[in-house]
Amino acid sequence: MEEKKKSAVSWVLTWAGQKKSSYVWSVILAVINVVFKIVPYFIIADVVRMFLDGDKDLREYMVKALIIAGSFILAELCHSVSTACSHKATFTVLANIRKSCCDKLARVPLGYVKDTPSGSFKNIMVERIDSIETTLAHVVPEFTSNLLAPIIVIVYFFMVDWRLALFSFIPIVVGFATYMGMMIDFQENYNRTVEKTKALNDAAVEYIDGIEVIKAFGKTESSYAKFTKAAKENADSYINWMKKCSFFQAAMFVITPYTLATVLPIGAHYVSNGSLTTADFVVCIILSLGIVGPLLTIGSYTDDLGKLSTVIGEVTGILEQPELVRPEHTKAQPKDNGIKVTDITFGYHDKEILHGVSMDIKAGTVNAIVGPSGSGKSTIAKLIASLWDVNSGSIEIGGVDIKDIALTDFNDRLAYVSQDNYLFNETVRNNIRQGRPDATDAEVEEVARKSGCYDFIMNLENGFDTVVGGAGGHLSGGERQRISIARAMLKDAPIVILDEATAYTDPENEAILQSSIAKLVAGKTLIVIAHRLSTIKDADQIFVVNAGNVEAHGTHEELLSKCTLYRDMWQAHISVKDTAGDEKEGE
Ligand SMILES: Nc1ncnc2c1ncn2[C@@H]1O[C@H](COP(=O)(O)OP(=O)(O)OP(=O)(O)O)[C@@H](O)[C@H]1O
Repeated sequence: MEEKKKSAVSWVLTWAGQKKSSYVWSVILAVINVVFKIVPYFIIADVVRMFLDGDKDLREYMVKALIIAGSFILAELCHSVSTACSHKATFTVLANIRKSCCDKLARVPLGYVKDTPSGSFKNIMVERIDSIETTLAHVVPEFTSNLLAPIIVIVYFFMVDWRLALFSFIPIVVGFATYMGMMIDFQENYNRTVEKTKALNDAAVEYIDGIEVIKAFGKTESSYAKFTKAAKENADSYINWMKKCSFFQAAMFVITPYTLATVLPIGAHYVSNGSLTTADFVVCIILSLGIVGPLLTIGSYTDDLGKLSTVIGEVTGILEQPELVRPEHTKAQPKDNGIKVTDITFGYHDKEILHGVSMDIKAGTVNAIVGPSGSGKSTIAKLIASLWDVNSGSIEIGGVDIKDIALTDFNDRLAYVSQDNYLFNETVRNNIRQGRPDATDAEVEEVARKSGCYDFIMNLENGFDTVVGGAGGHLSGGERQRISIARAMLKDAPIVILDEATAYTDPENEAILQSSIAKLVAGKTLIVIAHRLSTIKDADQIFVVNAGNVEAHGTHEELLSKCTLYRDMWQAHISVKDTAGDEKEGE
């Protein structure tokens, strides 16, 4: 909560971690660089005075020229090392920002991640974070030197002739005031371009993700109309902004450097009325030219700093998302692996989906959740799996509220196979091994055998070393499903939730898969969500969910006699099976 008040600078320093000292060195070297940059101005002022005083000692001029050259070399050396230090710290900052975002996404409720287009996360975590690299790496050394150098020159300018120093400010102030015209709606314009870029990313990701559907429906131009529109709007947002900025920018770059517009005529007037020596006049001309360059560089950083704060705002927008409320350490150890769901209500957004669901699941039993499509079966499973938090009511494991169990302990206790069966674009072996990262190859192969996927894996091009493609795209739905079951089984957690785990399986393989699952989960607390009632009719307890409520529970026989909905579902299931059987026979 405290983090909410953090400024952009303190966020950057937090992310810099151990490399904070590199930023400190970068500033120290930038200050030394300024000193070496300033030295030539003092020497040139001296040279002008010597020359006008008629000093003809060539050796002295040579020494001064060498000191100036040495100063330039040392200034450049300090600048290079300072920039290297800040780059070192900056790359640590970028890596830590990305790591914090990944950590955070694993701790927020699933809903936040699912409700945000994946293109937006990708955009923030890759491109947007990349876009601040130059600013972060250069702003520390260059802002320091470009701010400090003109300040010292200005102080010296005031010492030589304070009146001309003041007059030299007129073009600078007018130039920067013009520039501010561009900054008035900077944030608004910048935010618009950020939004349009995100929309473009989302449209691109959606187009790629949906390419199979697009091809299947023979859509061409109309399918990428959303992308084309997003691309056009993105381009327009930049072009319009640039149009608005160009006048102010040009005006600033014309007016600001023209300090001579005041220094030359007014200085000449002072020389003619005897209040300024010719030598000091020449020095003032040099100084007035010297202050402008660094100030213009600082000016060019103002919009970079605006962009930096927007990107940090986007990142902290992710980092400050409320997390699932879980303690760091489990408050009390569950006495067993029984699950008690008490009067839970839940809605993904405003609409309530579950309206007071209660379930009592004994440790080591097989339980099924059945019900019509959309009745809330998967939602109950996801709440038990702690992917979301309930709105009211409680879920306990072994007598301990899951909100009092640390996420790591909870994850050790429960394995969840969702309907999505997401596989990473890695080898089959590594996908299964995600269930238990320290599992040996032999253990991975053993669990694959037990979950009935060994044979098809061995038939793949490179067996267990076959890369499965993005989201497991090189495999069939059923193959993906069996690998995700093997992955969950390798975890060997005492509570297993299978959401439609056999949905893709054909009737012949279904029996094999069911018996492998039965062996693998023996003695564990099992919750199965199934549409095919024949697969769960032997369960110890079946919960019939209808429109967000548990309508009845009991064994298959009990439900057949007391629950009309279950009876109807069973009848429908049996008749479908019969029809399928008849059709098979008739073939
Ligand atoms: N991420 C989500 N955001 C908003 N609403 C959702 C989300 N997921 C599910 N719902 C809605 O919640 C309700 C219950 O969905 P749920 O997936 O739990 O049903 P189900 O019984 O498992 O359905 P099925 O058997 O078809 O898988 C549905 O009306 C669904 O549209």
